[in-house]
Amino acid sequence: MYNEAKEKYAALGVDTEQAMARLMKAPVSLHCWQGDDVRGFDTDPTKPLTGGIQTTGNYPGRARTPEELMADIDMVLKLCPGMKKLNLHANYAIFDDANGGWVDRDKLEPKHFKKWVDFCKERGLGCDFNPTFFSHPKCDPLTLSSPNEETRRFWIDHGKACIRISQYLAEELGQPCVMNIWTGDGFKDIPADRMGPRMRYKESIDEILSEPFDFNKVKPCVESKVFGIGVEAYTVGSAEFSLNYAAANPGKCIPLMDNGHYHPTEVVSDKIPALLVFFPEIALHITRPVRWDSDHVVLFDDETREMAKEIVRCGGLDGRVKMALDYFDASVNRVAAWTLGFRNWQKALLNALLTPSDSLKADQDAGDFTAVLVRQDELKTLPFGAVWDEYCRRCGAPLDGTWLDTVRQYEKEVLSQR
Ligand SMILES: C[C@H](O)[C@H](O)[C@@H](O)C(=O)CO
Ligand SMILES: [Mn+2]
Repeated sequence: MYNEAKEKYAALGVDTEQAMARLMKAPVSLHCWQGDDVRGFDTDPTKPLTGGIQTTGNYPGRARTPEELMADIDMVLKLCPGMKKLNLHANYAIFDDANGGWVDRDKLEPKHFKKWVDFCKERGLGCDFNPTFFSHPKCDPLTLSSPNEETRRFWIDHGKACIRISQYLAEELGQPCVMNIWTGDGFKDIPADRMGPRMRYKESIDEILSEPFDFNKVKPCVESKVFGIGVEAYTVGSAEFSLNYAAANPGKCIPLMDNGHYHPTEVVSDKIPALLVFFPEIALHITRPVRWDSDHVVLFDDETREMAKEIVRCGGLDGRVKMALDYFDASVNRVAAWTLGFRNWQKALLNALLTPSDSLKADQDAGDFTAVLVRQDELKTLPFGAVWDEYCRRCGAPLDGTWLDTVRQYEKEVLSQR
């Protein structure tokens, strides 16, 4: 079946071998927080998630310790083809007697992530990082934009600590570390002052980025958002704020777009090329919003495919677009959710690499919009599945229709015992 598919794609000028080889070298960051509903290990895990994000569902088997989370990540890595990085949040610091025990987020050090470094080294993974500006008593509820200087200082110090940790991760693992700044700072109702919090937010990020780091190793990002639960009326780090912050700080900061963070009629697929006109590098959080920023599991749906196509045809796979997953579903088996989303993003990228973009562009430039319409639509029924299966085989990953049984077995033996 693969050989037949290979010929069909070749007839369109697409080299399936090249597409698979290219995809195997494109890192995608796997978010650690799908495994435990974004709880982490540094505060009381029974406390609710705050900062405008929410997991829904109470499916059994959530990882409760670093060891459980690592075991679950290992299962996901085994079930997914392609090149992976790990994406950690600061609240996943690991404290033990050997490293001096618990410290608050403003005092975090590289040593609190040593076990994660060992984990990544053993598996040949790079690692991305995120300061955690939510689910903490020092959210008042604002963080970097707070008018309270003590609060703001605490969170700035947290951000600076995270820069140092990101540099450590990059140096230890020999791959750049994307460090994403996202806060849920905002207001439920119409604010009396919109600019003040944004001025403070800017000054706070300026201070965080004044911490010395090598931009070849650490890639600080600012992630924008339109609204969150409990902060419906106003978000400090809006799209305009974040884009302009990154634009005003070249060589220090890059913009991050999460495709759940826009009005439901906006699409990030269209924003990717717009940003790549101006920014040498951009970062993405790939998720699936259902009516709001619900962070449903990524599917192989139209917009996911379109985003992947824009990355590929704009040359984003060569490192210009940093790709990370960001969703968390607690209503189904978490390992299955993690795996399905990662595999679907791989599928979307492979589908994009199998698109005859050059000839489609030529049709568009020649004004032959009829050909663009017909040819793009007919691509949908090409034997993509046969190439996907071959890609999984070559990566040593299970084929569609087989991996869920492995997850069920793992659930029976491991997850259900928790
Ligand atoms: C856990 C992440 O930092 C979080 O999901 C953030 O990236 C976001 O998208 C919040 O809505
Ligand atoms: Mn995000």
